[in-house]
Amino acid sequence: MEFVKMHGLGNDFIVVAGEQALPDNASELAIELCNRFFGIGADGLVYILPSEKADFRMRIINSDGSEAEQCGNAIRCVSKYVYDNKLIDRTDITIETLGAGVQPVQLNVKDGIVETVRVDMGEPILSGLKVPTTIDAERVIEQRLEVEGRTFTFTAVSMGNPHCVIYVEDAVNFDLAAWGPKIETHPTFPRKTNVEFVTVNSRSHTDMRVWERGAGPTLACGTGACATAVSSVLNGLTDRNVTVSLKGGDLFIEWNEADNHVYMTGPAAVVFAGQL
Ligand SMILES: N[C@H](CCC[C@H](N)C(=O)O)C(=O)O
Repeated sequence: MEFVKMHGLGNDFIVVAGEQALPDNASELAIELCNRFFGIGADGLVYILPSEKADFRMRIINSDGSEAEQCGNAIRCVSKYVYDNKLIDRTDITIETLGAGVQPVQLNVKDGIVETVRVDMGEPILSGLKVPTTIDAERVIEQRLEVEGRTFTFTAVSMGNPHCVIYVEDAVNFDLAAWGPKIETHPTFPRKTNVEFVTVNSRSHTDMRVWERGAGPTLACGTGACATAVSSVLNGLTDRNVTVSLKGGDLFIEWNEADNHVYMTGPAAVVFAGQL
């Protein structure tokens, strides 16, 4: 199996192209290959597959073997991969995902090099039961969450995958390991959840640290940055163009008022290619 190791702001993936469908053992393969000691090491295993509705289809398996509906950093990696490997000769392409359907992607290329990728991440899903949470409400904003004696308040947003956004005093130094896994698996989230701890610095800038569903603490989360921006607008804390600073770097998010779509712009990089 040929693969390329890629990352989006340090959120890293093993990218496999050329398969016609997800292999039956994709979950076991992801657990084995994503292991940072006995395998290649990554946050996820990503397959680029044919699509009847878009230029390509992307499927992503977390390092714990669970399949995710969507992955912002991986879409940017996949888009760079297909352009660099001349699987497409255009800079405007479409990628189909489980959780957001057909997504338009714009590759920003300079002197033949993909500098950044702008992805239409679609419309945020805010209905409590659709995120999903157990809360039957049109929107879940600043909802109380009891977690082993500590009370958090959260805002729920789905970008095709579930996110629990929590505002804290100092996101950069927040104890992710202490609270991330407890919230990820909290019964309020029937399909578990990604957890974003956020500090708002201005109307156009937040710090965010993420505990990802099925992957734990990652250096960046594209859908999480989108959820952070949407939540911050809903809570009246930022405007609709927000720079989200993650441990691995910055993502630029726009929640467009006219079409209600969320646009994410950021880099993608190749680390090495290999063969198993
Ligand atoms: N762990 C996530 C999928 C990867 C999302 C993240 N890496 C991104 O860039 O959006 C989930 O199970 O929903």
